Amino acid sequence: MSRHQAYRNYDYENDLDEYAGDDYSDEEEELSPEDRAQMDAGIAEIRAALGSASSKVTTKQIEDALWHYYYDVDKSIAYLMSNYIVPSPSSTAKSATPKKSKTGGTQELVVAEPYEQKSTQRFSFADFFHDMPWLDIPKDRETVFVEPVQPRGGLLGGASAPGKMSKLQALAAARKKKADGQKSDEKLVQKTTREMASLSLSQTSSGTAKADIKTSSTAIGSGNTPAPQGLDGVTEEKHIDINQSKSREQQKPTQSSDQLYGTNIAVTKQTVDTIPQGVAGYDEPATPSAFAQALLGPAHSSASLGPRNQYLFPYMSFTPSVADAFSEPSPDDVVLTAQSKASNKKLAASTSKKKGGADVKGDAVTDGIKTLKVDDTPLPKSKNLDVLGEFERSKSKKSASFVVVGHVDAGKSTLMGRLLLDLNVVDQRTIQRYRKEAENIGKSSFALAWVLDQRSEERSRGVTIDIATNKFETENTSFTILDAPGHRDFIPNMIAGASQADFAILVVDATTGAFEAGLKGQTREHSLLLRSMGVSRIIVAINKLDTVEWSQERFDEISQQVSGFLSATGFQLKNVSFVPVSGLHGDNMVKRSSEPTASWYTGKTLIEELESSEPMTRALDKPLRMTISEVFRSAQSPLTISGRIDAGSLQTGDALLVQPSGEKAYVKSLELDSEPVDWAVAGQNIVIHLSNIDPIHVRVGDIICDLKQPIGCIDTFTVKVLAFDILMPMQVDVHRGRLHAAGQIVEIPALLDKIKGTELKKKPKIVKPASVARVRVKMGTKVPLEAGQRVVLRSGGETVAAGLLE
Ligand SMILES: Nc1nc2c(ncn2[C@@H]2O[C@H](COP(=O)(O)OP(=O)(O)OP(=O)(O)O)[C@@H](O)[C@H]2O)c(=O)[nH]1
Repeated sequence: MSRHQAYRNYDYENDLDEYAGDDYSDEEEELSPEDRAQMDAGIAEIRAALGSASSKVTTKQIEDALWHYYYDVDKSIAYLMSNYIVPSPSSTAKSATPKKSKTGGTQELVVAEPYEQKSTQRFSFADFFHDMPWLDIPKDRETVFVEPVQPRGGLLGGASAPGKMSKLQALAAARKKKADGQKSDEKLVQKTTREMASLSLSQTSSGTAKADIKTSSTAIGSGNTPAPQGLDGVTEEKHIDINQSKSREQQKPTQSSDQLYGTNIAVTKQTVDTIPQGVAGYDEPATPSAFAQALLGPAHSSASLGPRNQYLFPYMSFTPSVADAFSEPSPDDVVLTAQSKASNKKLAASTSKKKGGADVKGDAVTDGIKTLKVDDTPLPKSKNLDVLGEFERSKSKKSASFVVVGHVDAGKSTLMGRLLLDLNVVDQRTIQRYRKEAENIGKSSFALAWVLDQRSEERSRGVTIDIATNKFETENTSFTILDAPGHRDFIPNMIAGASQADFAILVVDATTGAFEAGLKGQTREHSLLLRSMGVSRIIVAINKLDTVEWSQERFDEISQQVSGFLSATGFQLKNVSFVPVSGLHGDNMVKRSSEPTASWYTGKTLIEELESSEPMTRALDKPLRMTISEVFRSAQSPLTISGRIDAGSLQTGDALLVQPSGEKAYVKSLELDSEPVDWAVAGQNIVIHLSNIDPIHVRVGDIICDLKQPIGCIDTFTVKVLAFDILMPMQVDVHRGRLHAAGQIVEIPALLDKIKGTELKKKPKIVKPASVARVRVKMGTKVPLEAGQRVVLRSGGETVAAGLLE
């Protein structure tokens, strides 16, 4: 390591004492070859520079000077000159005069002598660095920043010409321009207006266009139009002016840089590639920055700073196909343009109102222009089908949806998994895979349930959380399974499932003790909810009979208790059937049980019970109503929804209303059972790809309805309820399908007779459980609700009542 390097790495914290105590001269050492070579070169250079005066200094003095000044030849010469060749009195004095330190504090003896001459003095760091300029930079070396003539345009402001302004820059500048109010721009507006009036339409467009532009200009000039609209007009007019190659000098009044910038924007929008040379503000491009030079090499030495010596960035030499990729407006631009069009439209409407018909013709024309700008996304085409006629003629299978309910762990998901396996909807290999994966987390018995429970949380916890939907077909019917969670925490999801169902499978666990626990738990609550939601047909699957050796006695006992309970809840027993099953092993599901101990049962299998359910009467000719179950993005549309059509029908191209947002949407296309279809009717679970609507207006739980006969949005309603718990004026959550909203029972107008529905008592203070009453509910927000819909009222996590809206 050279001694200079050693100084750089010098750890003076540790070594200062040692260093100060040493005699520096003793430290003289042999120069490294590197230092020696530098020293010799420096000596030769200094001698050459001093010429004849070099005889006045010894090689030793030159060496010392070079050594002291880190081989800085200039400094060394200056030192040698002032000390040995033409020593000034001051320099001589300086050698002995104490110099004030930079900090102005301690006085230190600083001598301008090479190191070895003061070797007997105490070492001083101030001495060592005394000739360093620190912040005392000479004036001639200070950097001077010069403001660029033009607003910066290129990379790091270093591009030599204004170049293309980015769209973002253009937008920002346009906004700034609008905000500045355009006080001094009036002259420009008036002048441009005059010029516009004299424009020949044949140069631009049709006669109508001429009239439009004039109207717009007049509005600006008269000052009746709000600033933003006026500004838009100015921008448009400038475009036209530029297109006609009018000199910008001609129309350039005294402009501030902002105004000039704003004008540039208009140019940039349409004529970025054809900025005329010599146009004011474009003919004095800056030289490339140091950074740009470092990056791209030195600029051409041409004296003229025309486009020739501007740097060509790599993208500038792209093939046209690549450049074309950016010729279209970006998605952001599309959104911004649409927003500005929308605001222009509103503005135009309000302006015409304010004018009170003073200039009706002008307004009509202005409105006409604005209307032309509105969203031009093509509307989906309708085939104008007679949907109900199509449905009658179609040989499509009847469709039915059923919800699977019951106490937690009764075996609902396993039962449905087995059904899908035995019907070959799911293959054996999938079940094997689930079995392995389930074994890995110690839940092997849940493998069949995993067919329905797809979420990782459901799988790890072994409970269903949300409604799982699945489909299967038999010879006559296309079924939709709605597997509901049994856990009490997820009752709202069970309500959502029940609201979409035509009938239900109630699963009860026959295991000793489990049935009894379930009857007190969700078996009871679910049955009540089913009835309240209008479900009248119920198949009771008495499950896990393998755990009680297929005891007929146990089956009969459970059947009896459940029958009594269901009939008390309001189900007609003719609509209730019982099937002894084992979901885990598949007994009496699709095939009859082969267990000898189960031979006593000769009734229908579960699938036979499902098939024999009566076709549901559908509200086909009613106005369209569909509760949205899912909202997602698909390959066909950024906004796709799914759900069951509760009433009415629809077809591709139909206009729909989304409530509560009140936004209109169009049916772009439809899918039924993953197949594209042209129409759909009540009772079908359909996927709708929507268009001409912003996805923010559509949420799960919203209602899609007929545009002409829409569902209203209300915040207060009267409902005839069956009380599950004590009711009084209280806070409640109102559930309707997937929708739930906070509300309050504000009044109880009457207690009603359970069977006849007649009034028993007016304005009771409370309603006891199992009583029927009319209650008035107020919600915090308006939701789409109408008479005939079923709602559930919950409070503190418990279902307290359910009933029908009056
Ligand atoms: N022995 C026996 N066990 C069964 C039968 N059916 C289901 N199980 C077991 O019961 C447990 C719960 O089954 P699931 O299908 O998850 O029950 P569930 O009703 O869907 O549960 P939740 O949806 O969370 O309420 C699992 O360990 C199943 O293997 C059956 O027929 N026999």
